[in-house]
Amino acid sequence: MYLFKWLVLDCLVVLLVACYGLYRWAVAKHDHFLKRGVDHDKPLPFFGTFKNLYLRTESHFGVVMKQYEKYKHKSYFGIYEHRKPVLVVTDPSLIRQITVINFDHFMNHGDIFSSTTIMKLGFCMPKDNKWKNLRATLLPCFQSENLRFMFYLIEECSLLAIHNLKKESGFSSIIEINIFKYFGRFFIDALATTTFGMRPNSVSFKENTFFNKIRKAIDMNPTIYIVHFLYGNFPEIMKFLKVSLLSNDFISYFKSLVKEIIDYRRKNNIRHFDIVHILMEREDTDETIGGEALKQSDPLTDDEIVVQCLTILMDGLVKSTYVASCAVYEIANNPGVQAKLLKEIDTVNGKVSNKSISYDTLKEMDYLDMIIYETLRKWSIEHIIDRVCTKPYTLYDITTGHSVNLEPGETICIPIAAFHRDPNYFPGPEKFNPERFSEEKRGFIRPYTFLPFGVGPRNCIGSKLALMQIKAAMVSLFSEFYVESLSPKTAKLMANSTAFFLRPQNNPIIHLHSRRTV
Ligand code: HEM
Repeated sequence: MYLFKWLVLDCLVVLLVACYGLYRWAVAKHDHFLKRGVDHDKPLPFFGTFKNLYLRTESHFGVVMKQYEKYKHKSYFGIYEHRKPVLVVTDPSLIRQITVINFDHFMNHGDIFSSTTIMKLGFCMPKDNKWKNLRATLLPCFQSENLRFMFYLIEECSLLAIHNLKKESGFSSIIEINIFKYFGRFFIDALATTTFGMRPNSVSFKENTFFNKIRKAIDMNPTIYIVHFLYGNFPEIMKFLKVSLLSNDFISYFKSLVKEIIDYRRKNNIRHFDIVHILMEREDTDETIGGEALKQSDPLTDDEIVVQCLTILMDGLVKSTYVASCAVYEIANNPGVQAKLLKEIDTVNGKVSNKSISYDTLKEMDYLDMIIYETLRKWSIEHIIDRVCTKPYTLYDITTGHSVNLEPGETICIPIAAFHRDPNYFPGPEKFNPERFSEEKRGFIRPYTFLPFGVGPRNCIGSKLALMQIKAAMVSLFSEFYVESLSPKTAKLMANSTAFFLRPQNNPIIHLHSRRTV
């Protein structure tokens, strides 16, 4: 009995020491900003600045936005992602220094979970020269000339989507749709066909394995909070355990699908113009980074091609669906905007005999561009971007004379959605006002405050493809229908305070009215 008591006591002591050790480890870097005289809120062990995210009372965007509001009068401030200090830069001129002028000091992104996009599997993570070479290999996929060649694939998807929508509703003059679901199906088809030549026909609303697998893979469920928390605190263990938000089942399904396509093309000498084709053939690019010509990496292995396809599909799908859906929802709630858009579409369509959209007619739609830019401003799906310091650097706050030394490995965050909603840069930020991006007014937007696709040599490589697909999807929809919000109750598209990313609070249901009956 005596021995047992000592054993219990020993275990208790060991447990206490272990807990204390874990606590010391969790807060070891929490004096980082205190030592450097950088403003910040006191972090909590394990949670850093993001307690409310895990209590699910605030989104990731909400937490960053609140911090930004508190400290935006400074050029930079500190937050803690769990244990890790992250310097948030709020002065646009410093952003230019970091992302453009001194890009060679900040070439890399952080690890997968330091940024909020979960899909950055293939391309965003490589560092230094590996990233440069890969970017050189991928760039031709997104050059205007190649996008023009691919356009017919998007056009076919758009026509099919509208046809199926009408058929599904029994050719009714009013159709009720959940706009996120509609565009989700459209972009799965558009991206699958432009990336690896597959036509899953998700827009037919019929069940298909590809659509179901993708939908399941991107379904955000509460596990994202657990995985994010564990990654934030124990990144090495999570990497060692190869924990991913995409299931192994999905990854092996996708891998065998794309590999089959590659093998079939090789065996039968098939040339189908899409991104897989460009990656298999590889061309040279004229692009440079910091004046240095880009060199392509050795030929991509089939596995690497699969990973790039997966990144393009997932990244493009989530973001393009979100942007197109928010745009339609805003249009439904702003009749003046809708009237101008319909007029523009009719004028441009009127110029072509067969009224079909083309790469060139899309370019003429300036007002549609303004609508999409305003949507990207108000509903920035990527609400922060990051850069990791690779060479020692000193950042000066010219307003206070304060400076901070950055060491290799330290992370910088640029709060793009907070800029987009800052009334100093965009007056009346809650108002959906495409005129901000008119030819006369866009010159007044302060440089480096509108960054929906990021900035500098590491900006979004898929922006042209995304804009082309979103525009094509919207023109085909608005050529046939005008839209209306279902009820005033759902009319206000509010930011969801408990979702992980910046998301609307409600699931927008839209009425489509056939324009042929008016
Ligand atoms: C509306 C849709 C989209 C938005 C708002 C968007 C936004 C962004 C942003 C903000 C970044 C970070 C840039 C930076 O750090 O400076 C990024 C990077 C990236 N995006 Fe997009 N994106 C979109 C669509 C796409 C599409 C369709 C693709 C694929 C074809 C894509 C592929 C990528 C890749 C590969 C990167 C990493 C680039 C690099 O590290 O060099 N994105 N995107």
